[in-house]
Amino acid sequence: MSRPVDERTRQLQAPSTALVTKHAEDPVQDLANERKRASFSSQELCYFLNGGKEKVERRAQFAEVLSKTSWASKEQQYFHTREEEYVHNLRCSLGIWQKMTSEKLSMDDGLMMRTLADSPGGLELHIGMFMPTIMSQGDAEQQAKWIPPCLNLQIIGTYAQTELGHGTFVRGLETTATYDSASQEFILHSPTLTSTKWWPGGMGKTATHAVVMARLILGGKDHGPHAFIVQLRSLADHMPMPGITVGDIGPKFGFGGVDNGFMRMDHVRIPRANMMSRFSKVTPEGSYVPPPPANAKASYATMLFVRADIVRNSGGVLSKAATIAVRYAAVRRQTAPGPGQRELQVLDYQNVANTLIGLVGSAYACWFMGLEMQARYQRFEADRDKGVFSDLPELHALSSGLKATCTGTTADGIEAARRCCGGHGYSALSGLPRLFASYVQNVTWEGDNNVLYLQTARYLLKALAAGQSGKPVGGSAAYLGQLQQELRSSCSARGADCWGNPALALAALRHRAARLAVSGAATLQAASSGARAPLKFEGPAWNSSTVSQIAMAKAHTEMVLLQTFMDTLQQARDAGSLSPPVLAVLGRLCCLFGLGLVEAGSGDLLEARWMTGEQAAAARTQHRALLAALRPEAVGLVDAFGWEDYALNSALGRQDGDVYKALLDMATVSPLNRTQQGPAWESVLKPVLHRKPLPKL
Ligand SMILES: CCCCCCCCCCCCCCCCCCCCCC(=O)SCCNC(=O)CCNC(=O)[C@H](O)C(C)(C)COP(=O)(O)OP(=O)(O)OC[C@H]1O[C@@H](n2cnc3c(N)ncnc32)[C@H](O)[C@@H]1OP(=O)(O)O
Ligand SMILES: Cc1cc2nc3c(=O)[nH]c(=O)nc-3n(C[C@H](O)[C@H](O)[C@H](O)COP(=O)(O)OP(=O)(O)OC[C@H]3O[C@@H](n4cnc5c(N)ncnc54)[C@H](O)[C@@H]3O)c2cc1C
Repeated sequence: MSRPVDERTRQLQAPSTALVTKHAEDPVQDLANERKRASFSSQELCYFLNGGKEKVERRAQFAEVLSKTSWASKEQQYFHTREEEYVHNLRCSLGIWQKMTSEKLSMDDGLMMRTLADSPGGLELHIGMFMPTIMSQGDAEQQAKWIPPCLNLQIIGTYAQTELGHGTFVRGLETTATYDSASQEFILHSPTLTSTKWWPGGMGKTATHAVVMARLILGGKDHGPHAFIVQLRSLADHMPMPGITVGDIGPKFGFGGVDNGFMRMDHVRIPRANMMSRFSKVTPEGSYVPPPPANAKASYATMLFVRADIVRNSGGVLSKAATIAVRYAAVRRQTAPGPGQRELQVLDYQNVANTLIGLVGSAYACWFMGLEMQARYQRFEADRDKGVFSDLPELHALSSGLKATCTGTTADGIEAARRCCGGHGYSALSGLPRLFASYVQNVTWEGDNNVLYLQTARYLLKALAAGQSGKPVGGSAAYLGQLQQELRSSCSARGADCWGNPALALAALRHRAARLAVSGAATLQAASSGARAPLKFEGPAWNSSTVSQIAMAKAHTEMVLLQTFMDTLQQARDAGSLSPPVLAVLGRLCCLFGLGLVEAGSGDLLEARWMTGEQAAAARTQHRALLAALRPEAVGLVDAFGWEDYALNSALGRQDGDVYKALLDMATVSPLNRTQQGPAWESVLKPVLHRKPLPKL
């Protein structure tokens, strides 16, 4: 969809290209030099991170093909209007889908192409929530009926849970599904303004169907929210079905390619078979068959799946931001240290290195956490299919808290990376503003981060109470089952070198998490007028202790992140799947990541007297030493993520470092540059400038 550039503009571009070539030699050379400085093979690490050589090569092939395919082109990505972005991204998702079907490609391939094209559109919720809900909450018959047309794109679905009045508080949803036993139908209705469905992705203009979360009403009795499939639009002409009012909710902070929508229903009738019936059912006569107690929260399973996926995705997104900013900081030169000397690469300033190499560490931590979270979710699915739900509470607590920590880290990290790129980071052509705007909603959707931390806190407080009453505590909260031992522990560091072992940072984070759990419980108890039990997770006492509860949950998840980073390296060491140089550099990065968390949480550790001021200072000394040791590895570490230029679409993050030429080249396709005079000349500028006779200048 590239726009024509007028002839004058084309001519003017030619000499500028020649100019750029002269100045571009330095950045290109700088990046090449940086690659030589790394002590390890970034290719070996790339294969490890991305599931092997074959997958990396396959992804590169897809990137090559997509970059040359019109529906996946990114040439205009930063210049689209909202309407163009919507159409382009939808075309792109459909293109990927059709390519998958016609070439019989796997879902893994589809996921790869979706990640590379990075053009979220009207199909996101169809793939991400509509089909998963049918798969996890529909019975065998419902799956057989709905999944084939979904896969053939004969219907396109979305997930309609949130309403104008309620997103967080699912139990407060107002939409009703009242059963009419005479016709064996449910009557779906939006009884109030605030019951209007609001936000579902793809609902605005794309979806034909939706999974609608509505209160099940049987014989006047309210059984709370359940999932129903409702047809929104005619399959013949895409017009709204009778009783349905539907549309786009308007412009957002970013994510313009997705048509988030609103929808109201006026007594819309659907067959009984459209209620998702794997766990709870309604008989033809209108009796309710509840889910077995073990699966009481089964209807929340889709949220679990998506939260696990959000954790997986966070490392990928943060690694993109880190790649762009590290490569740019390695070629950007600013301020000569002395007369006649070359200006320094900005990555050589400790403050820049601290931010960026810190982000690289966080990106690796989130990446490894994402792989582990996916594996855990898959184990849960296998158990669930056998009727085993014992891991659900731990998985819910972990996926909630980690969704919050990983998305918070990633959203803040993209902005920190952008700031490290100075003025050019503010240009859309850097890729960072769009990355931020289309990512930051992850801290809100699929459960606001604070609300999700409170779910983790609830689990931890229950684990603490269980441990205190002598019951066994397993899983990630096992340390709360040995509370006294944990509270008696103290820092063993004798100098900065001791902090070079990440096990010490892990001990610090575990102690901090335990202390914060105790203080969270004490705050709640104090607010409950000293009553210890039963624990109540709503009401005034709970509400006046949520700052402590959130701090506790965040500390727990930070400990889990470091533990997972360390476990991943240990497993690779045991399996011999990484060479010593790669293990050495990742070991230092892991330690740096842990020490960054210790430094950020040092107030809690000093307050708890777990460590002394001298030990805290020694941790800082070790952190700065690691920063200096990792500085030459920075470009190698981001290269290892394996992002192709097509995936990044960034003038600053290019693999060859030719950033200034790229900025100029990309700017020339701006629609404002289509003519020399610009779009305002005739109608706006000329009348003003020509009001009086032309001045003699
Ligand atoms: C292109 C081609 C491609 C090719 C192919 C490529 C293939 C690609 C394939 C991959 C593509 C992927 C793409 C993804 C994109 C998706 C985008 C996402 C968009 C986001 C959408 C949304 O944004 S969609 C709405 C989400 N909206 C929420 O997220 C509401 C939050 N609000 C709550 O989530 C609850 O409302 C809240 C607060 C818990 C309280 O709920 P409540 O009051 O009922 O519950 P209580 O707090 O009372 O808790 C009572 C007991 O339930 C337990 N429990 C609670 N939740 C539980 C749960 N989930 N699981 C288990 N247990 C749970 C709890 O632990 C307690 O347990 P216990 O009693 O034992 O302690
Ligand atoms: C881009 C985008 C896409 C979305 N897509 C979909 C979709 O496809 N389908 C869908 O159904 N929904 C979708 N949503 C909705 C999303 O899931 C909700 O916005 C989200 O769950 C937060 O709920 P809320 O908006 O009601 O926030 P609120 O609950 O109103 O939150 C406001 C503030 O109150 C705080 N708060 C609220 N409750 C509590 C509590 N109990 N304890 C402590 N603090 C609390 C929160 O921390 C927050 O700071 C989407 C949202 C966005 C932004």
